[in-house]
Amino acid sequence: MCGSPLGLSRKPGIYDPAFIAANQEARADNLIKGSRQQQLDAVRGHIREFKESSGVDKARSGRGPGGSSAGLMMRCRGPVATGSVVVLWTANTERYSQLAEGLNDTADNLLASIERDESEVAPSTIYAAACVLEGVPFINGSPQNTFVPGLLELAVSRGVLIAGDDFKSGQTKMKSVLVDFLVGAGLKPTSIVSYNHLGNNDGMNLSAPATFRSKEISKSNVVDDMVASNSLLYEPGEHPDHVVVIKYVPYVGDSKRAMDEYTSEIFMGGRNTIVMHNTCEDSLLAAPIILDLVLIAELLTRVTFRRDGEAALHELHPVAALLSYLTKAPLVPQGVPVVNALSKQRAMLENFCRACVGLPPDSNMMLEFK
Ligand SMILES: O=P([O-])([O-])O[C@@H]1[C@@H](O)[C@H](O)[C@@H](O)[C@H](O)[C@@H]1O
Repeated sequence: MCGSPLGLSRKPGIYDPAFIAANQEARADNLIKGSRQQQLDAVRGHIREFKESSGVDKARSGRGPGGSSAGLMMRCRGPVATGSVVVLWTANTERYSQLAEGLNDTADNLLASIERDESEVAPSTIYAAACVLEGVPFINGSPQNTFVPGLLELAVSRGVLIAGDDFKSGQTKMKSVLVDFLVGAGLKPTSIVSYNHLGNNDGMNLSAPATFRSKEISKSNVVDDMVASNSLLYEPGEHPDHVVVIKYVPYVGDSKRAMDEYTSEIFMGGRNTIVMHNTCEDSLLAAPIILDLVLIAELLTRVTFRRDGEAALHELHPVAALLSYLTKAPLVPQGVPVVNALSKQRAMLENFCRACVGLPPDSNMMLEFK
């Protein structure tokens, strides 16, 4: 947590060298000490202090916009008089934590593991648990598996919004457009090779194999649903070769360089190769995504809806799949298909906002001109 004009002083944070690269040690200079339970309690205390000192999260006033369309009745509480608290993890990428029965498989087991100070409970999971216990939305902007099954159960049972994983800032955003286009156009991507180098602290932390692995996972699964959506191009289980490489080059600093090669099979056995080179400040791509995630997450906590046939208005599912547009590896409720194609993610969000003000979804048929 850092300083803010709302009255939050620079708070100490949780540091566990077992979860991030060894090269981060020198930066860990303002720490919450103690056991995991003490750390959890400290973060909960910080959240409460912040609510108190900033004055946010007090009254909600009046009814906001609402309406009905396409078999839905939506209501949006608000406007919010004083704002509310949303916590977003934009700290180091951690390595994946192990999943084990009795450790983090249920909400009760996770909380008991924190109490026993189990070493396999990651700092980000402690922050997320603290938020859920305080009824505060938590968004994971990094790729690791913060949302272990026990945390998911805790959030769902308490109805607290969670969202993630990993900001979709550059190369992956482009991929979620390009692969959708290629597959939709009947061109069959057979090899996708994505390389990027950067020299900021994110790059330095990712230079350790275990943290890189978390990033590799979040960057790799992004093409799966688009490939699976076209059974004419791909046999069941068939995938393009997909390789992701990240290198730390201190000299380039925050200026992220991404190089991609997409090779596709086309008509009559032909080959189509697209090569891209993109240079951009990593932080400047991420910052607006952070703002959008927080603002939209807060909005979602104010929306209630009911479908035709349902008796009462109810809140959205706590796992905020609507934020998929902004994340590399969208977290969705159990059993819900993951959508990675950027245009579909955007349409979902846009049509949701239209429904909130009583407009029908945009079908793009433009029948009025036909
Ligand atoms: O969004 P994107 O360009 O696909 O992915 C990026 C990674 O490849 C990069 O290594 C990391 O430092 C960036 O923060 C970002 O996550």
